[in-house]
This record gives sequence, C-alpha cells and structure tokens, in this order.
Amino acid sequence: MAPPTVTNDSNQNYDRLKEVKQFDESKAGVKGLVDAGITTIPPIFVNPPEVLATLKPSPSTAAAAKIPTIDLTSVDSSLDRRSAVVEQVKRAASTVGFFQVINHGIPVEVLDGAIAAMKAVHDLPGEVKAPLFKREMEGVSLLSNMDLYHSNAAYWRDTLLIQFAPVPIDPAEIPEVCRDQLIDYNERTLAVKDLLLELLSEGLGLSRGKFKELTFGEAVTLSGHYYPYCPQPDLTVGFRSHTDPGVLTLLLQDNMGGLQVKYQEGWVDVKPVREALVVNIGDLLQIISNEKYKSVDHRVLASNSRQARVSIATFFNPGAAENVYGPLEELTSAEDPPRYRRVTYKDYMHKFFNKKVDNTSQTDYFRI
Ligand SMILES: O=C(O)CCC(=O)C(=O)O
Ligand SMILES: [Fe+2]
Repeated sequence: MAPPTVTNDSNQNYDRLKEVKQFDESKAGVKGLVDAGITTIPPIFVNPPEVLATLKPSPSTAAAAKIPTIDLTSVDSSLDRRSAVVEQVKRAASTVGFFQVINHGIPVEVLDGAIAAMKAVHDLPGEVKAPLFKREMEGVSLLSNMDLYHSNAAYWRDTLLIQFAPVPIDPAEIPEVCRDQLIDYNERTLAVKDLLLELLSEGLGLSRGKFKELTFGEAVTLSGHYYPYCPQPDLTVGFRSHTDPGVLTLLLQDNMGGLQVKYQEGWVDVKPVREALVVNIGDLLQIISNEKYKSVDHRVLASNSRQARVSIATFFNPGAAENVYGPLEELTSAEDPPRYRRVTYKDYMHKFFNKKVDNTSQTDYFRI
C-alpha cells in the first residue's frame, strides 16, 4: 500500500499530518470540536476551492420530480402491482439512481426510535465515547473521517459503525443507549432489502433470486451518522461527494435535510419524506448491470443549524470480499460490450477508502 498522503492542495502551509493526528488522537470526533466551542473550523476540514465553488445553491432543484417516492403496498400479493412497481424502481435506478420507498412495512415508531437512539449515542459524554473511537471497522466502532489519513480534506461528521453481518455481532458490543432500537431496526430492514433486491433484479429481466445468488446483501453495515452544528458550512461538507461502493444502500434520515444528489449538471435535494426510506444504487450494481443501473454521486452539506442532523445508512454488500464482479453476461452483447473490468469487492473497497476529494467518480477507475 502506498504511504498515506496528507496534503491539502488549497492550503499547504501548515503541518497537515500533525493536525490530522491530533484530531484522530483526541478520540472525540467532530462533536468534540463543537463541544469545545470552536468558532472557526480547523484547516484540515477546509475543502478544495473546486468543491467549495459547488456548495452554492443551484437554480434548479425541483427535487420531488426527480427523486420519486415509490409505494410498496401489495407488491407481494398482486402481480399487477408488482410489475408496476418493478417499472418504477427500474426507471429510478436507471436514471437518478435514488428513490424513496413508503409502506415498506417498518413501523414509524421503529424508525423514530432508531434515529433517537442514534442521536443519544453521539450525544453521550466524550469520556464515555472515547473508548469506542477506533480505526478498525469491525464489530462496533465510532469513527470520524474513515479516510482521514489519505484524504486531502476532512468532513464534518461522526459515525457509529455496526457490522451486523456476515459475521454476527455480539449485542453486548452495541452501546446500551441504542442497542435494542438498532437491533430491531436492522432486523426489519432485511426484509425491505430482500424485496428491493428482487425488484431490482426483475427490472433487469433477471430471475427474482439472481442477486441473492450473487451473495448481494449478505454483508450488512449500519452507519449512524451525526452531522453537528458547523460554524463555517461554506468551507467544508458534511460528507464528501461520493458514490456508494457496494450493492445497495437504505437510508433513514431525520427531518433536517442536507443530502443532495448530482443529477443533470446540478445538485438536487433529497427532501426528507416522513416514514420513507431512501434507496440508492451502489457501484457494484452499476458494474454488474453494465451501467443499466446508475450509482450516482451524492453528498451531505454541512449546516450551521444548532440542531445536529442524524441519518442511518445501511450498506448491503456481497457476502465475501474475494468475490469477483463484472458486467453480467446476460446483460452484455456485441452491441453493448462490457464497460467495466472485473474486480474483487475487496479491491473495489480499497479504492473507495483511498479516494481523493475531487470531482471524479470512483466507478471511472474501473471503466474499460
Ligand atoms: O447521511 C446521509 O444522508 C448520506 C450518507 C451517505 O451518503 C453515506 O454514508 O454513504
Ligand atoms: Fe452514500
């Protein structure tokens, strides 16, 4: 592995590595900085000018029309309903790459309980959280800036990561303030994930169980994000623009807003819809579908609202890191030859964690 690079193209006249280490070793995350009462953000968080230039609101953000809300009622009991929903899912997956689902079967109390529990963990006193801060993403960990030592700009967010599968988690590892709520939420998302994978598979003309055969969704990582108050939201981001590297992401967001999707030259807001789950296509689905489905760049803005934003992203990934994925034979032809080279899930993830903050999409690195 190449040695870590720790430069910030826009501001090199300070010791970035030293400041990055200091932040890392504080084991307090971004919330710790806010609790300490900072009024300007440390230079390691300042994003490159080409990114900052895109933070201004763009004129066309007619979000609702672009990011559809799909009603999952009766997809399991009516064939007509099912084929109508497959069409809607397929259309969203092959254009904007994002949609929201309602009537997904998870009770609203479970959704609200999960968000409240996640907020409660991040709001725990610093000394209680410090032992949870670690860089290894196994079991349960608190993490701020997973790519801290490789990236050229840090972002304004802390995350509680829980690796639920394929290796089962010992529940005792999960902090008590959120344990029951997150276990419950996680279990209930699995049925939604199974259904979505079937619908997406059907949308490509594949068998209902094709994605399951590919082990999609066997790995489950729950990421509880906390985006605290930021005194200078025009200099950094809540989370950098990226595509999700895996198969499929289910996202539960609170009502604060800030998630944006890059679509047709502009940034479109993913407006919070009560009781909905946001679904987005990951890079592996774009690759195996030979780009029939789109994994689209998205980001989260930093905000100077005093109320933190909380979201829970569940990443559904292949069951084994050694699995190799490329465009499926069924989905390529002489007229539509494979657009990507075959890659192990592990190598793909490695690239994700070492990507620079710039305006390129990660899938481009694997394009033929
Ligand atoms: O917090 C959000 O709304 C989005 C988070 C996200 O995109 C991610 O974790 O990959
Ligand atoms: Fe994402």
